[in-house]
Amino acid sequence: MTEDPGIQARHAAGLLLNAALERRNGLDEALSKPPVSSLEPQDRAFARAVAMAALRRLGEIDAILDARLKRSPPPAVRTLMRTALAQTLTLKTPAFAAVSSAVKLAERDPATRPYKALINAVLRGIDRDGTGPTDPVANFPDWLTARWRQTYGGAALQAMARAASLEPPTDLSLKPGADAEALAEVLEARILAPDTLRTDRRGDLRDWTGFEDGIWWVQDAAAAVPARLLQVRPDHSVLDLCAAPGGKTLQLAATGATVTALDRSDKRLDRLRDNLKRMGLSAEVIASPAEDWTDPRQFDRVLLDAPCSATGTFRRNPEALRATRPADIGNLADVQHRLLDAAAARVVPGGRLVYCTCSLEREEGETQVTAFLRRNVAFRTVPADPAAVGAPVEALTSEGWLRILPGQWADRGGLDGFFIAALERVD
Ligand SMILES: C[S@@+](CC[C@H](N)C(=O)[O-])C[C@H]1O[C@@H](n2cnc3c(N)ncnc32)[C@H](O)[C@@H]1O
Repeated sequence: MTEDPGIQARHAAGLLLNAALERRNGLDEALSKPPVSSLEPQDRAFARAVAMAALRRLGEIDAILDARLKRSPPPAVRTLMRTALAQTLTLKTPAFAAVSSAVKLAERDPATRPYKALINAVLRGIDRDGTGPTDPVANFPDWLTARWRQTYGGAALQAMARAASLEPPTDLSLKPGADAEALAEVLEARILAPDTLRTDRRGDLRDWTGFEDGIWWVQDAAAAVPARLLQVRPDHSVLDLCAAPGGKTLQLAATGATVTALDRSDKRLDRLRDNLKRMGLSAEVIASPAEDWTDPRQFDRVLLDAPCSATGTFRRNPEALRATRPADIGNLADVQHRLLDAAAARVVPGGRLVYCTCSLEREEGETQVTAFLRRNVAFRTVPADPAAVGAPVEALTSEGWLRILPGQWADRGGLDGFFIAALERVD
């Protein structure tokens, strides 16, 4: 069937949105399978942008729709309205184009055909009258809103919600020796830290200056902080215990230290190997669960960037919030507990361990490290200096750890949420 590519792309956007809402990694899986994978690259990119825009503002979009609907329509009808509103609210698609595409899509399917007039009336009504006031906090699932309000307070929650509704900039970590000022000019970027640039550019970054030459890699400004806290010197041996896809391994290898990068997923390590190659950096790469690795070596520096709920990455992965269930947090905390003990056993006396997660949940951060320090008396906290490691000053906790929230650095475009603690083995 030959069909307008714009219609196919919007249909794909609905598939992507629902895949993201149904299951963890659903969006990525749906992107790599037909019919989405068989779209032309620009249509696929548009479909993804629409799905991401809908995910970012789902609570607001549903509130706007519900204010005009007498009863909830079938899910397929809601999907068409959600993706149409995402286009007009965020992507600035003209309303006539978004509405007429939604109506055409409704016509294709016997399940949605009877609702064509409703879709048309609701969407045109919103275009005519405006959306009315909306609250970005509605974009968070209720159980996370309740948690975060209690943990961080109302003002921080609002700041996080504002950050969540915006498409984030792209941050680039620079290889040592790169000319930050010259690159910043070409890439229309600002210099956030001596080795981090931030740009609002969009599009395929493989075409950007410096990609092919291995001068930079993509890494959120917050994700670049843990490796800096390790304070690696060229004569150090360093173990990156959950390394793939390797953003932090690249930072560690770029110091000139001898780096071992381990991860349980060989498939994800392939991306790390590709990244090392592109950047012209080297590390020993090992595929193994950290707990089962029988190699007896200990290291001067150990990084544990543990698997986590990833709730702090909602700016880039809004689907992470939908896919996470309350029970996941306890299960992940058990894994982190085991990995922290495995990591501690790898640190030489006098050496340093940095533990981090891109989660906003205390169970995966503060509570984890408090319990670790209780059962590992040979370790103590090395208080962080946020300014020295490119973190917001307000991220510093009374214990000397960093709790980076996505609403911080709002004037600079925000950053991902992270918990980071530097620990030293004293004997
Ligand atoms: C947060 S990601 C790491 C991101 C990486 N440090 C970076 O900067 O690109 C967590 C990683 O832990 C790995 N992982 C999960 N359980 C593990 C285990 N028991 N042993 C080793 N790696 C594990 C996952 O495969 C995943 O790649």
